[in-house]
Amino acid sequence: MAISSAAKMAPVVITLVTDGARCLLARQSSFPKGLYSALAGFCDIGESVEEAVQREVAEEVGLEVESLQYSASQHWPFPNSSLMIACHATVKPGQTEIQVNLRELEAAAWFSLDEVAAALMRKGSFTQQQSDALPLVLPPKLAIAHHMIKKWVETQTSSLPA
Ligand SMILES: NC(=O)C1=CN([C@@H]2O[C@H](COP(=O)(O)OP(=O)(O)OC[C@H]3O[C@@H](n4cnc5c(N)ncnc54)[C@H](OP(=O)(O)O)[C@@H]3O)[C@@H](O)[C@H]2O)C=CC1
Repeated sequence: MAISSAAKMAPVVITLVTDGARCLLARQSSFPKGLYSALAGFCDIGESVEEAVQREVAEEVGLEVESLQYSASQHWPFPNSSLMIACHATVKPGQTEIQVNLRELEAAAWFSLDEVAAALMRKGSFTQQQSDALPLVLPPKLAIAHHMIKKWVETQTSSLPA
C-alpha cells in the first residue's frame, strides 16, 4: 500500500542519560517484563531538539541535562509514524538522584556498565522471564534504543584503562 504524501510523522526525542559511569534506563507498565529502555517523548510545537531533551528528562526523572549530543535517527512506525531523534546526554555526577514521574513511567534506575553489557549479551526472549527476580532486558535490535545502549557500552568499554 502506498503511503500518502500528506501523511505526517511526529518527532520524538529518545535520550540515553549517563552520569559518566552509569546509564539511566526506564520502563512503562505496558513494557514486557524486565524491559528497560531510554527515555522517549514527543517534541512539543515550537521546541528545538535540545529543549525537548531537557524538558523530557526533567519531566520524567527530575534530572537536569548538562550536555547532550545528537547520535542518530530512525523512522518508527509503531503505533503511528514517528521520527526518533536519538541523543546521548550527561548529567552532573553529583546530581543524579532520580525522581520518577509515576504518571509517565513505572520505574527508572541507574545501571552499571557491567549490568548493561551482560544484558546485551543475553539471548533471552521476553517470554522466558518467569521468576520474580527479573534480569534486565533491553530493547530489540530493530529499535534505535538498542543501538544507543550498545554505543554507550562500546564507548565506556573503550575508555576503561587497559
Ligand atoms: N524505536 C525505539 O527505540 C523506541 C521508540 N519509542 C516510541 O517513541 C514514541 C514516544 O514514546 P512515549 O513517550 O513513551 O510514548 P507514549 O505512547 O507513552 O505517548 C506518550 C504521550 O504522548 C501522546 N502522543 C501520542 N501521539 C502523539 C503525537 N503524535 N504527538 C504528540 N503527542 C502524542 C500520548 O497521548 P494520547 O494517549 O492522548 O495519545 C501520550 O500521552 C512512541 O511512539 C514509542 O513507540 C519509544 C521508545 C523506544
